[in-house]
Amino acid sequence: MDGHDPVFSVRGLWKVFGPKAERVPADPQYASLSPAELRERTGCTAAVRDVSFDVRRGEVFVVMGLSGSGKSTLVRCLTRLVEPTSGELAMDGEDVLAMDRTRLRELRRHRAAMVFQHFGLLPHRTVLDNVAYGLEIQGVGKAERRARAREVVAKVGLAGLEDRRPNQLSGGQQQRVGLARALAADPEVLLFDEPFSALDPLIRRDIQEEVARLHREEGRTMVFITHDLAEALKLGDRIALMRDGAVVQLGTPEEIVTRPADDYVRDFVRDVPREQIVPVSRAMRPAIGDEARQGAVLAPDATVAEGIAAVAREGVPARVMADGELLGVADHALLLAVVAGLAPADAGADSGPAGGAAGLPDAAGADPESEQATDAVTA
Ligand SMILES: Nc1ncnc2c1ncn2[C@@H]1O[C@H](COP(=O)(O)OP(=O)(O)OP(=O)(O)O)[C@@H](O)[C@H]1O
Repeated sequence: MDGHDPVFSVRGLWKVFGPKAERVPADPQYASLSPAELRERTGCTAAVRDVSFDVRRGEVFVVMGLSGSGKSTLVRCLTRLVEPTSGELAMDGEDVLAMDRTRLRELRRHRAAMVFQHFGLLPHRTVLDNVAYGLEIQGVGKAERRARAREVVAKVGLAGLEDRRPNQLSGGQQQRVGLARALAADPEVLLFDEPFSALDPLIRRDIQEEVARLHREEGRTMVFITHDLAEALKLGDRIALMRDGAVVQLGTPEEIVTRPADDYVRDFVRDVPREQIVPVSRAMRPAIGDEARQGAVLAPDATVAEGIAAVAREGVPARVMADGELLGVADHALLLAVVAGLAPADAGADSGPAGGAAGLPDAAGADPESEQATDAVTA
């Protein structure tokens, strides 16, 4: 991932619906109004309000927020399925707002494919032909498109079902066909608009895992809309949390959960079990004496929940190791401090003679990534 070479770069983006929409971003008098006041004074809705962020190459970028917060409008603006009212928007450094129709069509077909909640499958076509359809409109020859379609159908776990029609598939399987169709074009970015919200919870978990696996295997950049916090935390490398058209916080799941930007975000994440989000590397201290030679071994990105299980099982602090090197140990006090929502430095005196977490990255950590992550916040 390279923060200096974003896939999408968005600056000061607005989408206003309503009469004479352009006047709203242009006039600070309107731009600063609350949604209700704006509607009353102008008849306009600012669905996206002065939003800036980068989508980094290879990341899963989640856009999260309650219904009506502007998620779909924002993501549709990225490929101009919705025309932005003002602002700047680039993909791979190219000005998207300056693209002509042909270039835009190419962008949508080849570079940024959308997976919709309603899969839009063609009912009279087989799974294979539905997947090949995107390639057909790209002008790919029949033999090649069927071969490629067969490959992606297998990739999303539908091998053997190539000849079925959509009405012979479950909702989850239909969603996989929609996913395969988007993948068949081998786009640089996949954009997902609440793709799983119509699925029942078990199928939903399956397909979430499928997407996570695909991402691990291919490293393709993904932008994912959801109103479901658990889904956002599970899939997102970074999450942009929207409210009333603005991004109120942009950060990693850990940052959003441990350092909410305001009371709104705090309220949103209040019930999230921190131990399942925070990595054990946030609950470490230097090893003392025998600790370097005993105890369970965990990777730095293991969760605090896994750390707790390891310490409970072994009865001694767990060792956090990467590439054979000991990074530190996690003891019960430091691990429980995460559960209790305390900074590691507050973890109490029984963390050993080294005085707890002295010298360790604290919960408000100085992670260089996180500095960048907050760059793009628009309040
Ligand atoms: N075509 C439109 N004309 C007028 N207002 C619109 C239009 N599309 C969206 N809006 C308004 O813009 C705001 C943001 O809508 P949007 O659909 O982007 O939100 P969302 O977060 O994706 O919601 P949901 O989760 O319900 O899909 C809402 O107030 C909505 O009513």
